[in-house]
Amino acid sequence: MRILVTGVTGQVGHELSRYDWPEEVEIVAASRHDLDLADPGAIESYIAAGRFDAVINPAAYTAVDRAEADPVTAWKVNALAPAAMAAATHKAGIPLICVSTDYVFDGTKADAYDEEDPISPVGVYGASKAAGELAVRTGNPRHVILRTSWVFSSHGANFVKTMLRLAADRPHLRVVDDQRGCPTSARDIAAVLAKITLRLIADAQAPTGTYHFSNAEPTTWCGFAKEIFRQAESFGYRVPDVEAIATTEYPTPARRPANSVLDPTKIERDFAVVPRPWRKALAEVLSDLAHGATEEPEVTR
Ligand SMILES: NC(=O)C1=CN([C@@H]2O[C@H](COP(=O)(O)OP(=O)(O)OC[C@H]3O[C@@H](n4cnc5c(N)ncnc54)[C@H](OP(=O)(O)O)[C@@H]3O)[C@@H](O)[C@H]2O)C=CC1
Ligand SMILES: Cc1cn([C@H]2C[C@H](O)[C@@H](COP(=O)(O)OP(=O)(O)O[C@H]3O[C@@H](C)C(=O)[C@@H](O)[C@H]3O)O2)c(=O)[nH]c1=O
Repeated sequence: MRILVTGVTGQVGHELSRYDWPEEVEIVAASRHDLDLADPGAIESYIAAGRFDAVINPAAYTAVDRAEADPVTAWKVNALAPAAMAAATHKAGIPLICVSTDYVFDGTKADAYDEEDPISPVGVYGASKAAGELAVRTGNPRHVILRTSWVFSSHGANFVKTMLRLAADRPHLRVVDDQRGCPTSARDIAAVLAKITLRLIADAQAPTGTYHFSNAEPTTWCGFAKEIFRQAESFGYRVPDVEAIATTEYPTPARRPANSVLDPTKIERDFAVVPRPWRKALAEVLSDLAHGATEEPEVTR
């Protein structure tokens, strides 16, 4: 059984490439070098030639602020590439599993967002991901779009590593306390993607559509930062003061939603997935970082 995984140098792709797959699964881990998603024209022949049983696409243009100044590349990678993947996988008769984001919402809802809530992205990144979602939905009925949020891992770039890096030089950090969401471990996302993919391959009647998955227990970026340092102290990291500030005090090129908590009820019901609290997953990531367990993925060429 051959499964194509894109974005293998990223957080989720890396975890998928090192996931404990059943023996009969062969993961074809594609990097940018193998398949440049900014060139969507190359995708169809790559998938047609690959004789895959499924495609998992965690690759994306994820630089939220940079996307504001580079919307064309963001759009190619996040919208046109998934569109090409949807057409190619549909033609090949195989399922497509894509990863999307809480940033498709505008953040004005008071409660957690469910899959039926209307999307209304406030930045280029979110808009390009929303366009990718639509293309996947219309291009291949056998798809799952897994929306997740605030991803962290010992591998790659993320808020946990940014906080630890900044704290190495600064005794005082200022972090926004009026944007709510759920931090989510890339390893947990990979496990969910693997479960969904194997089910879709095995069962033509398996559920399809859009699903929300994040780790449990909403917080703010400031709450996340404080917990990172509370746990990191025992691993010998430098602990700064963390000051809670308003979004208006931390101007960024891209706006972010004030609330992007995702309701996981649907994935719990359809795929028997039970999200664990992000604090538990954070402890594993900090332990991996402290013990240098951040080996690079093997990339097939
Ligand atoms: N990070 C987060 O906080 C969140 C992410 N998501 C979504 O989850 C998914 C996984 O995110 P995450 O693992 O954090 O992403 P990362 O930013 O860690 O990794 C992105 C991956 O996409 C690859 N990529 C980017 N551009 C291209 C291209 N032109 N051709 C081929 N590959 C490309 C990168 O390759 P290279 O290393 O060569 O640049 C990298 O492997 C994405 O779909 C993202 O939108 C959803 C919510 C939160
Ligand atoms: C570094 C830093 C950030 N912030 C704020 C800025 C922003 O509002 C918030 C998060 O900052 P970041 O830029 O690290 O995170 P950001 O790039 O917005 O993270 C997003 O990435 C994309 C890919 C997603 O899909 C989202 O789910 C989300 O994880 O924290 C501070 O307040 N103080 C700081 O020192």
